[in-house]
Amino acid sequence: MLTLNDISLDFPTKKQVIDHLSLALDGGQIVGLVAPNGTGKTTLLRVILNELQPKEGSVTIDGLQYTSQANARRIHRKLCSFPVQDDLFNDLSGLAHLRYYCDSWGADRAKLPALIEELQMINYVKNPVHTYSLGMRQRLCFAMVVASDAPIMLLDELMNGLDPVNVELVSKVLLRLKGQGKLLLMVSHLLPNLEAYADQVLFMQDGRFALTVLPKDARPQFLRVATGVLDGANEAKLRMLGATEIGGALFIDSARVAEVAPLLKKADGSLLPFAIGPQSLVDHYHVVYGEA
Ligand SMILES: Nc1ncnc2c1ncn2[C@@H]1O[C@H](COP(=O)(O)OP(=O)(O)OP(=O)(O)O)[C@@H](O)[C@H]1O
Repeated sequence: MLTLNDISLDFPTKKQVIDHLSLALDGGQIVGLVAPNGTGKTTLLRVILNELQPKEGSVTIDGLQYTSQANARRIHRKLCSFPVQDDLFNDLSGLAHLRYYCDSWGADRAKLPALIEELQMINYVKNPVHTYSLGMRQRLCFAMVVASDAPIMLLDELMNGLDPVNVELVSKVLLRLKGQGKLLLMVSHLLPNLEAYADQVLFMQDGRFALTVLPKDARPQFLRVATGVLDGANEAKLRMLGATEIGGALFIDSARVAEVAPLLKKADGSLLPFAIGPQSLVDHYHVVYGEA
């Protein structure tokens, strides 16, 4: 559905923002794009949208490339990106914005009432946008993308400014869209939220994907002990047993619990605090990008 073929892009002030990057994504999935600020996530989405042209490589969407105006128009019917709040028209209502997106992508206006209800916008959708709070605007921007009904949705920092209830509301809609076969490419810094529903999470570094994590995969369970709570000798033994340090904690395969447990005993025989679980996206983030 969406293929990036060996793409590279430089800015005059920053080289290799994207460096020979390739990717192939099918519909029916939620894909997270994660990296620290200024890495190139938005730049990559702008390449997909043809707002920036790579110096090498190409984008293919359903077999089409940006080789002519006619192709660009066809591709743009298949793609919808999350509008920035500055793109909203303050004097128009939310409903007018939704109708505009529906019509621009040739979607069915009859689906709008259900969407407005689903995103709990009934009470304000007919009011002008200048009366909306930050979170209400953000929900409207999301509803506009959903209203487009495009098969590929590019969602840059969609969850910004949403309270926990609205994060949950929006997440449910994302899962519904995924069930309809849409490809949802999400730039997000909200890792626990991505962890809950993304099918794969791509960690970007130095213009490439340094790591791909499949959050729902059966992952090995690790025993996690905070560093600094063990006495120095036992911490060294734990490292000898193969523990790795990630984000201020030592991780060791939980299959080694019999060897590890004696090292966790305090002088009174009680155990130091530890937890067992898979590595989280936050742990992976620290592995790829290091500590703050
Ligand atoms: N139009 C531009 N001209 C020059 N440099 C740019 C341009 N757009 C982005 N950059 C630079 O490219 C790098 C990547 O920017 P980008 O906005 O893609 O990062 P990001 O990963 O989306 O960051 P954030 O999480 O802060 O949104 C940054 O160093 C930025 O300064």
